[in-house]
Amino acid sequence: MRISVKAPAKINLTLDVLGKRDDGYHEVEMVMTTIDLADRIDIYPREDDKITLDSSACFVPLGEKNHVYQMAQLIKRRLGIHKGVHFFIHKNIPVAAGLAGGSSDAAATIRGLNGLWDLGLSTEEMAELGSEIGSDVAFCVYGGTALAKGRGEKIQPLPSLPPSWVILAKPPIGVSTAEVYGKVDMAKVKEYPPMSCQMVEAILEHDYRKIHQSLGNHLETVTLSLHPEVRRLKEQMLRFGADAALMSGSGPTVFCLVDKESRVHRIYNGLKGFCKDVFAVRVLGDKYHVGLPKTVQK
Ligand SMILES: C[C@@](CO)(OP(=O)(O)O)[C@H](O)COP(=O)(O)OP(=O)(O)OC[C@H]1O[C@@H](n2ccc(N)nc2=O)[C@H](O)[C@@H]1O
Ligand SMILES: Nc1ncnc2c1ncn2[C@@H]1O[C@H](COP(=O)(O)OP(=O)(O)O)[C@@H](O)[C@H]1O
Repeated sequence: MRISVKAPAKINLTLDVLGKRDDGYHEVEMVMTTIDLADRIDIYPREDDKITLDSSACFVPLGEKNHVYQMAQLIKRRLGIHKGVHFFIHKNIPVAAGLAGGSSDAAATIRGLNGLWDLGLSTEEMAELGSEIGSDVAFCVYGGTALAKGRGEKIQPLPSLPPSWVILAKPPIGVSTAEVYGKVDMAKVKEYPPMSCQMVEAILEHDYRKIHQSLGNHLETVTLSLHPEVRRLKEQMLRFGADAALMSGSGPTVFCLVDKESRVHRIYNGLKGFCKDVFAVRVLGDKYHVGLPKTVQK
């Protein structure tokens, strides 16, 4: 038997850093949405009680450092499960890109094991357990569009965005989330307005123009100063016709939202001349408010 679970990437439509906390994390408000660029996790039961892992990508850790491994181990320990499992990660989401690839893989793991091992966990319970692996895992358990608060683990689902395309471009560098947060200057951040509240309004009003006007990311200036090529890519995106362009998460991926397919081709083709990793995908709708694996094959 094999269970296959889709693990979609996210983009940050907003990321407001509100302050530094005593536990070393930052208090944030973020509006995130899942997009149709996804890893696939195949899950196979094992005869023994081990956790093993393989991947189509050579640059993700295959042992205890992998978020999939960590998620499975946490479930086994916390719930006293003495069963084994093998994972194969089909990696499509660029790694260390600000797209939550590892977090989404962890979320897919808990959704998959919830089905395979008949754990009966609710979405809230999966999100709570997942957030012990990383701040973005709770959002990835819910999927769709949501406002995330706290260090990212408090999730309030929102309605879907108006149907639109997302064009993503990732320069050939990886970014450390911890390093970027570590370089945030709170005095400087206070000069930038928080955008999450306005973004929530724009989404509730289904106002595509206002969604564009509400895009914002407090981590962007940090990553842009560390990696000038991210700024250049953003400028290229605007030059090729994007209404607005923003970095996702801690970067380095930049994205734009596009509502007309004809413009998607122009921007995509233009960027392809500058950057190897360019993707044009759709924003996912409510169908990702799910707690179950996508397919079960015998
Ligand atoms: C920036 C964001 C935006 O969605 O995404 P990515 O760029 O990683 O995709 C997230 O806040 C990242 O979440 P995640 O990648 O799960 O980070 P974690 O593993 O929890 O934390 C990694 C490190 O980032 C810092 N960190 C993370 C979250 C937060 N609210 N404040 C922090 O200061 C901490 O130093 C922490 O040790
Ligand atoms: N399943 C996984 N997929 C991708 N990266 C993983 C995974 N498990 C652990 N990692 C590690 O997590 C770190 C962050 O990767 P990722 O989640 O892709 O980036 P981001 O947090 O920027 O969205 C990388 O250093 C990577 O080695």
